[in-house]
Amino acid sequence: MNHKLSTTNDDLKNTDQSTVRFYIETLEIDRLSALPFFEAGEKSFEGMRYFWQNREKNFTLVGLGNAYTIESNEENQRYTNVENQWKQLLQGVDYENLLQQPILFGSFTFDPKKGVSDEWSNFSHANFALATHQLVIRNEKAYVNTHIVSKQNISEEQISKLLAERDEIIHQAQVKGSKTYAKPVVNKMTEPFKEEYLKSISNVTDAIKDGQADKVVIARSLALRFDEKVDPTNVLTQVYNEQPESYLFGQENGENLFFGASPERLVSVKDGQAYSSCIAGSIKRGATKEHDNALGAELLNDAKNLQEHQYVVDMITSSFEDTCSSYTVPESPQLLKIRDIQHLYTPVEGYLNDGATILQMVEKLHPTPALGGAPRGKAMEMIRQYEPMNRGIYAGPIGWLNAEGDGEFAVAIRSALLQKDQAYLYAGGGIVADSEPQSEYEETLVKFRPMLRALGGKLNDE
Ligand SMILES: C=C(O[C@H]1C=CC=C(C(=O)O)[C@@H]1O)C(=O)O
Repeated sequence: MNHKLSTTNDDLKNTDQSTVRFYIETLEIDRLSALPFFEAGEKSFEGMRYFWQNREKNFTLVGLGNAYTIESNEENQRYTNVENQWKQLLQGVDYENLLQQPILFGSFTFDPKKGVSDEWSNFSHANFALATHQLVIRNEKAYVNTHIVSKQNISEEQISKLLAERDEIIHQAQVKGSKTYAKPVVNKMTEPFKEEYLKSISNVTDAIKDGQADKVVIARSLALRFDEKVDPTNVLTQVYNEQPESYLFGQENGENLFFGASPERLVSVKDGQAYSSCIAGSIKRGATKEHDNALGAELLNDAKNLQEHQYVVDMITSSFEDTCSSYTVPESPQLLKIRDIQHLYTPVEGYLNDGATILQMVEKLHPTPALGGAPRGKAMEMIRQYEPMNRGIYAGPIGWLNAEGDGEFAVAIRSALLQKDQAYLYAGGGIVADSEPQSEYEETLVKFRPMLRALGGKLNDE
């Protein structure tokens, strides 16, 4: 282990204009695994941890504790509020000389206009944190940043206490390593709004036939009960082992863990380049390679799915048109195959205009027609009217940004909310004029599978 850099800054102004102090120290370590680090933070930081891994598996993030939180419930200002507070916090901090920059991690709810229901009552419409201890694993190296943000002077004693805590957590993570966990035991699974869901599909297809919208994504939920409180590290370990080809994420908030394994990138920004993906249109995997290829070919030629997909491509392309000096979009979709499902997939990339930021891109892109519909405003109204649940963070943007403005957000689908001995799982699908309630219902079952498996649950056909 070797200590690299520490910096203290007394010139910061926070929102109420009082001076805040910002202390950062980065430690570079040769070997440190993410989930053992997450677990080692349980004693001091349970309820204030997060986990993130990108699809390519070359960037992993774990946060323990909240050195600084940024929340917003302002319907139309939440992205700018987060952006402004983050910039304000970093003003004057010489982060460029740090081996590892401070990172802000968090999520936005799907729709602040829907209101918050019981299961989501702990969450704001924007929930972000700079971790007290932030682990970044990239290029096969691990970095632990320790952050203190305080209105008072930061004492030497405070710093050494926190660094001792950091060293203890690292030690525990290294000596204990990755645990093997037994799957949680589900004792009850219910579908709270099955009839309402089926009815909503008929209502929405009628409204689409009536010309009120072109496409609307409708979701539903499953509820699970367990014999006992389920350990968040267990759940994240199951997802980590079972869903290697997806974005993996977990965000604690008090007694809640929102977690998932999403195939879908909303946007990533690196050195002024932006990358997004259009993912919409789905079919199951085949048991044999031949059957799987035949299903894939069917999807690539299916008019309904191609149409659902095209709404997403058109909308994401027009966002890139507005924010980029140049961009590329392939002419036709390809297949994205993940464990339980195959999707139509079109990657989009471009060079951002000067001054355009990742949170501006998130605001522009969310929700794409893969999660909302087309046209956006009308589809959102119909989701508010017909969908029999509150999505909370499901289908919202989740991810991170650093001090220089690079970052990445996934669309938080294939996700669930764990609350001690209960969990809620969410899945939806694109509805167009000729959608059938029963086949949409079956498609959502496939989309529940990743979370159900991680939580020890099963569908009837397994
Ligand atoms: C809404 C979900 O998936 C979206 C993303 C990919 C494919 C979709 C589809 O084919 O319907 C959905 O638009 C979900 O997984 O809950």
